[in-house]
Amino acid sequence: MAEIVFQSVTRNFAATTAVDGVSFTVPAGAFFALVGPSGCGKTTVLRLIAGLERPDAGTIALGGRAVAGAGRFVEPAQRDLGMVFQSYALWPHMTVAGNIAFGLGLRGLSKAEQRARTHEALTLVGLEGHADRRPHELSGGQRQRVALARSLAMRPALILLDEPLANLDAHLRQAMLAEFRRIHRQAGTTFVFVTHDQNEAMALAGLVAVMDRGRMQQIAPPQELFSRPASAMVARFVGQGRTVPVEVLGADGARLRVRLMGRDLAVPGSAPAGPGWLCLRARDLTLELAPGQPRLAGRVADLRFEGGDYMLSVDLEGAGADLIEVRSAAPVEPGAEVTLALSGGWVLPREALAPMALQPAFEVA
Ligand SMILES: Nc1ncnc2c1ncn2[C@@H]1O[C@H](COP(=O)(O)OP(=O)(O)OP(=O)(O)O)[C@@H](O)[C@H]1O
Repeated sequence: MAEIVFQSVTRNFAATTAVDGVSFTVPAGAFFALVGPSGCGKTTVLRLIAGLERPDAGTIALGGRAVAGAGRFVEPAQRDLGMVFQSYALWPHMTVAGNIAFGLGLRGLSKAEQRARTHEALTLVGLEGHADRRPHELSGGQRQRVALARSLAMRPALILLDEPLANLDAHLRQAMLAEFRRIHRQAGTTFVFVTHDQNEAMALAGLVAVMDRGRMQQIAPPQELFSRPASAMVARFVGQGRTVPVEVLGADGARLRVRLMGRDLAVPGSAPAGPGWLCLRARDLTLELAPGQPRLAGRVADLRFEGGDYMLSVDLEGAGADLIEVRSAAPVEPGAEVTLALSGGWVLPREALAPMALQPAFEVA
């Protein structure tokens, strides 16, 4: 198990700053996912951890050992880590057991030790009966598990996974999510996982970092990212939140008082007085009005049938916001005026956060 510490790490490619002064700590044993839109820098962070890239500035430590920065650079092979790529990269002419034992042989382990570790790793990924098959005799999911077993057999402190589920169909992905969670629990190794699919990251990882344009926007457990987004980008990226501009007036008990479309509302959140965003998802709104609940008036712009209900897109006319969404058991025609009750939501500051304000305080889930 290895803790990962990045301090003010920057990596430039010509005019592109792929990673821009990033600082974060991942506790040993965590299942850590890096997510963000294409080009945000997540693969570069993974490659910096692996030692396949060198930082232009800042320092990186793995398991308490400085591996890059300040005149120091530890080669990938000396970092005690394993990598699993979406291509699997298995030797086609070798059996499953041969593929796993190959790296162990290079390390100089005895034949008996190679056999024991290969058996242990195949058991961990649930393929103990497939040791004598060749890669072409396996399904995509099984090949993926062999690639993982090959890394696990080396018993590294850290395993890096680059979009490992990208080549699997949707059904197999679902099954592999559960497998990865189980394998991580049993192996106890730190896992770092890169994906562009936020649902996959949220389903797998105990700790998720959301990146945007080379910067860390937020690092938090999935539930916190969803319910307490630190920036408008996170609010929109995670769970397709909609953001509505509001004026934050101040605290109101445990909530914040905000002004929206001439009304004062009390909503959970964390923001100083001034311009803010109200992040709203369909589950924060209902068409059933209860006494004392904050209300919003709008006009239905569109409806679609989804998951057994109708999803209404509602225009908060005059709010200058995206269309927000609310579920309805019955259809409501476009053009109809509706009043929505607000049962949740989260208020955050309008200003982008300074990267150093994101030093995470979290626990491993
Ligand atoms: N070797 C390189 N040479 C030049 N530019 C690079 C190189 N590697 C990455 N970049 C640039 O750095 C930025 C970040 O790239 P990176 O691959 O880390 O993003 P990503 O978030 O993993 O994207 P994707 O999801 O598309 O793989 C991009 O603008 C990319 O074009």
